[in-house]
Amino acid sequence: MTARPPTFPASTVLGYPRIGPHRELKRALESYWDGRSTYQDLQSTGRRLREETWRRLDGLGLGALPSGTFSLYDQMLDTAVLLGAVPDRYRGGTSEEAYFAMARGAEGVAPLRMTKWFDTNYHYIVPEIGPDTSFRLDATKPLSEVREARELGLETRPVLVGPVTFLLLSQAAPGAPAEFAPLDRLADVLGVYEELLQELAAEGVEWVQLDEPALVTDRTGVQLAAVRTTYERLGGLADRPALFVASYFGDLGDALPVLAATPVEAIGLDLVAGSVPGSVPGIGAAADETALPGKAALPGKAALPGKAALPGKAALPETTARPGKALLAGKTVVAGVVSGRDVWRTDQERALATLLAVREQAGHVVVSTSCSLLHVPYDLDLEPGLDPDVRRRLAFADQKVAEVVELAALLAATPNAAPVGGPTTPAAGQPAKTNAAPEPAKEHTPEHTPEHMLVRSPYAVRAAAQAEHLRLPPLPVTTIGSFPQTGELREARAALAAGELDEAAYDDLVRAEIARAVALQERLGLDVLVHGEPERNDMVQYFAEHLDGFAVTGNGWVQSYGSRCTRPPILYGDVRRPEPITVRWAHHAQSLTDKPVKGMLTGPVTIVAWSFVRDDIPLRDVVFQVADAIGYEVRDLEAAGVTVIQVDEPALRELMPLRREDQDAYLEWAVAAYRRATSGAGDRTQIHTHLCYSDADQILDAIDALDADVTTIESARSGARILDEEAIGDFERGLGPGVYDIHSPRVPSTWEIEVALKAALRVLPADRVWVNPDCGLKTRTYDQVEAALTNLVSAARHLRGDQRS
Ligand SMILES: Nc1nc2c(c(=O)[nH]1)N[C@@H](CNc1ccc(C(=O)N[C@@H](CCC(=O)N[C@@H](CCC(=O)N[C@@H](CCC(=O)O)C(=O)O)C(=O)O)C(=O)O)cc1)CN2
Ligand code: MET
Ligand SMILES: [Zn+2]
Repeated sequence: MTARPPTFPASTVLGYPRIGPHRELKRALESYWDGRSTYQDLQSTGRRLREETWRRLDGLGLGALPSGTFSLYDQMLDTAVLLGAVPDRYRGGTSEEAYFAMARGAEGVAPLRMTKWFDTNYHYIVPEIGPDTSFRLDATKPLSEVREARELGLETRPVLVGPVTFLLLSQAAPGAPAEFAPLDRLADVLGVYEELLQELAAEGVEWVQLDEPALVTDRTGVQLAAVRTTYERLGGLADRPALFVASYFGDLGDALPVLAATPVEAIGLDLVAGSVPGSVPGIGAAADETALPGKAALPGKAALPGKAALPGKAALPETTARPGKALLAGKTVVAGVVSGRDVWRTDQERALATLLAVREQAGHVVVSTSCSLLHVPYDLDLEPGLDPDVRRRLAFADQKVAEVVELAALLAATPNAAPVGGPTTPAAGQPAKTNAAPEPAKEHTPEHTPEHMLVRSPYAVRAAAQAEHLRLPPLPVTTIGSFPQTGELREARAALAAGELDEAAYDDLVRAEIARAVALQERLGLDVLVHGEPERNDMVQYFAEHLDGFAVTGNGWVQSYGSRCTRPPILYGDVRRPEPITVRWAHHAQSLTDKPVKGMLTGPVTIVAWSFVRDDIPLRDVVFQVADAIGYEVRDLEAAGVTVIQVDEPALRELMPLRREDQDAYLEWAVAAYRRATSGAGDRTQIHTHLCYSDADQILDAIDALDADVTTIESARSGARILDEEAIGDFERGLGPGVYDIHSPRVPSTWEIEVALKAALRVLPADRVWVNPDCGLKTRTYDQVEAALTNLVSAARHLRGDQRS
């Protein structure tokens, strides 16, 4: 760094959505993958989306524009490519072939693992780093984006995944010695980052953003030392841009003093999920007994004294570093006061007070979002259909950018040491911006749980009753719920919404699709069937559309992985189930076959985790309200003669607080919510649950505590780790380790399915092992599904023969 760092403009955002306001990138990707268009077409869509983004941000008055937040698939994958960390088995073709082979697999080669990005519903590709990985800079992407923006007359700040987060989130390459960790390669990786920073400096780039969200989770002394090494080394470089290290999704904790002691010029703090360093949470903000907006919505932050069972967050834990004022004195603090994780408008007064508290400590304050806006939809103006009372409380990405810009102006206009809330508070006189729900929840509070919803008979009793009743073979074969969502179904749903198709015609189509799925499963010989979920646009949105207290959007798409998106519902009020939701479809499916058909529900934690949630009451209370609604559905399904009911909880792990100290309390109420939803079922009713992307090995006790009779789980793409665990031997109930990865178009061979099943049979008795894919089949085609399920059934039949002999 040369003498004085350039001044950081007054406002910025850490990142912005990239799928396109109308999912242009999704369509371009899928068209390219299907061979309907070329890579050049895909690139030109990308270029157009980047241009629109920069022009939009600039037009909204944002001070500093990010670049590099665009990706054709994922930013961790981009970083692996940037560093040249492409495993040999993906090389050989063009660079784009290698890129998409890592993301999606290719002929004869499985994709890299994919997993959750912290506690979000975004999924990243897990890079593989081994002792022999050779790193080599490929700066094409960051450099070309800086140049592209320049052609539009705009300067940008390249955004990169930081070296520590990159290595901590990577996995050891297959064959690496057991004691090897990707972080062992830090020195080599830093060499590449140094080279990159020098190239960017030569290009005239003033600031670079290095994202280090991994620093908000618990870090060991060795890892903190890696942080120090990294930023002393990069900071000590002679010719480099100014360095902005961004943290998000929580407090930096012990990493803050370490980072602050390095020469980096700017530090980004998430002041929505975290708090102003050295202050009690909510300093300058309302430190009162009501939930703190923006805080309660995040896992583990919902706790309020005496309300939710989450201790330790209402007061700053003793162990958290409380840096003295001097710590940030020479630094620019990029203050994330506008949430990038929710869709609520920012309480301007409170945000300004937080900014003033930061300004007391920092050399210079920049107003920003708490994290990238990747996790929220583009623009509220694309939702004309929203109820005006709900809409008033909302801000999507573009509205949040405007809030950042406005706050920066207010901050500039507010003199130092202004009394908070006093006459100089510019918001005075304006209506208070609040996202508080119109009225607090009264009825569906935890105290009102009907007794019968809490306890079931012991597993052994239930297992005997179910065995008697269901009469299933050993190694029963089933699927996770969804069958392919055909274009015809999607078009019909769009036509129904547009009023071009009547409900009766739509229902006929759904019934026909159910019949098709049931007939296929019967023909292939599955043991426990599903109806295929053709009536659902999404496993969460569908329930939200049938429950009170939720609003849904028409176009509020948020990227989940690659080209796949969801429209997270907006949970704004008390949740109630006005009438049965799934019973008629389940009933119809069961009427078509003598085999049991699973009733299929989404669990309370997952419905909440994949929605934007009101933050005026504790998260736990919201989840319990949803649990009660699902509980009524369980009992109605049972009353309608459904004997196997699956309640999915794929987001159980995702909603878990990032810090260890908060996790047990969360798991306790999350499990309680699940049991509240399912424990109304009688002994003969077999309750299944399903989890995916869960790092299930880390939460086995909680999964056990769900007390489901059968748990189907993702294990194919995470290397069957769960079966390596000795702990699984203590798992008492039925388990279906997913034997193949449904996210890849690849059809698994009978042989590889048998290998996976044999691994399960080494640790579990045959009467408790289920045979199933690792997740729902909705993203696949019928051809792929038929081929895969045929092999699944042959593998099970073959092993059943083995078992008997
Ligand atoms: N909420 C949620 N989170 C999740 C999962 C999940 O299933 N749901 N699964 C895990 C992995 N994540 C996933 C996320 C999305 C999808 C997915 O398939 N999404 C679909 C959209 C699903 C949907 O909402 N479909 C709607 C709208 C479909 C559509 O595109 N309609 C067209 C019009 C119809 C046409 O001509 O095709 C349009 O709007 O333009 C429907 O079926 O009704 C997609 O991106 O393609 C899969 C997995 C973890 N997180
Ligand atoms: C992301 S978990 C998916 C579970 C759901 N029942 C399905 O099969 O699609
Ligand atoms: Zn799943």
